[in-house]
Amino acid sequence: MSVRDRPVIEVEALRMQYGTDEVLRDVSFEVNRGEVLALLGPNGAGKTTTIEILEGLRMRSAGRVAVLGVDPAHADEVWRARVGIVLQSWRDHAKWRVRELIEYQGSLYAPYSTEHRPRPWDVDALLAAVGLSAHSDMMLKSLSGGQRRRLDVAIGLVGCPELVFFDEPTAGLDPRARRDFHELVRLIAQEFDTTILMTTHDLAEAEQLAHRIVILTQGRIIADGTSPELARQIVGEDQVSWVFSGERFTRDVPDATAFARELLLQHHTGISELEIRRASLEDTYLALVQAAESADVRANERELEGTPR
Ligand SMILES: Nc1ncnc2c1ncn2[C@@H]1O[C@H](COP(=O)(O)OP(=O)(O)OP(=O)(O)O)[C@@H](O)[C@H]1O
Repeated sequence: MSVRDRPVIEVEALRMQYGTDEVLRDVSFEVNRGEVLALLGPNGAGKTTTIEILEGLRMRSAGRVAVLGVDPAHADEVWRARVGIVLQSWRDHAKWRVRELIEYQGSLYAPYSTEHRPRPWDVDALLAAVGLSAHSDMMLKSLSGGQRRRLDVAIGLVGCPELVFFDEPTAGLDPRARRDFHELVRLIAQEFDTTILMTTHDLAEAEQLAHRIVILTQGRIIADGTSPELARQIVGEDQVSWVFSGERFTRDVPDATAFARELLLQHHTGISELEIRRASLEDTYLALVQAAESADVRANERELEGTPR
């Protein structure tokens, strides 16, 4: 396999313990070049821990991890220049001005510029892309929470990274800023072939942006696939409704297209107001997480009763 074909992120049997608490158990997944992967899960599921291990900011307890072909625990500055990081919260000196800080951060990447990937990103273009052009001379201490978040995104991207980690990038952003961010993600994934691993609690955002979804609960992966693939794991979540002889009917069905076809074949002239509501990623997510949590509760009960699994 050539370097370009190799997955950008490879995680195999990853484990993490804080003291005696096991917060990641046997986590394995891959992310390919140019792919946008959303890592979803309830609070405390282990998403930030996973991302921080991949960023090289946290040591794992066990397992194999390769990011851009390198173990992040032993990566050097050339590797760091290829990776962009947007943490959940970040602080810089309050007296920096927006443009100054981006220029300074960008200058750190200049030695790693290549013909294929010139570094850093042009500051004016980047300010415009994150919607901070009008605030470029403001001191950090005067920025609102959402403006600070846009700056976090700019700092994560200023080195034109091949891989970006976004940890809840749109938390606190207004709807317009959120939409701008979505456009930016599409731009860097499509135009620059950037690989993106993001966490979010906004399931509509994940559905719109991510090529693939990984769901983590209590440190375990319970689902990995595209949004429609995950939806197919939930039986009976599509909803079909129609009016027949003046009366409205509604059914939950596994395959709405097949059901609607059959319905029209049988009563083609009598059917009106036919509507199909597909399971959203939110429906799928809630069903999968609930099923996994119920299975965990049952396993714990069996363990307490001392019965073998
Ligand atoms: N430094 C630490 N020491 C001990 N336990 C920790 C530490 N950091 C995280 N944890 C625990 O590890 C588990 C996973 O936390 P993590 O922050 O990775 O979750 P998350 O999925 O990112 O949650 P959220 O959606 O709330 O950001 C939680 O139970 C948390 O309490």
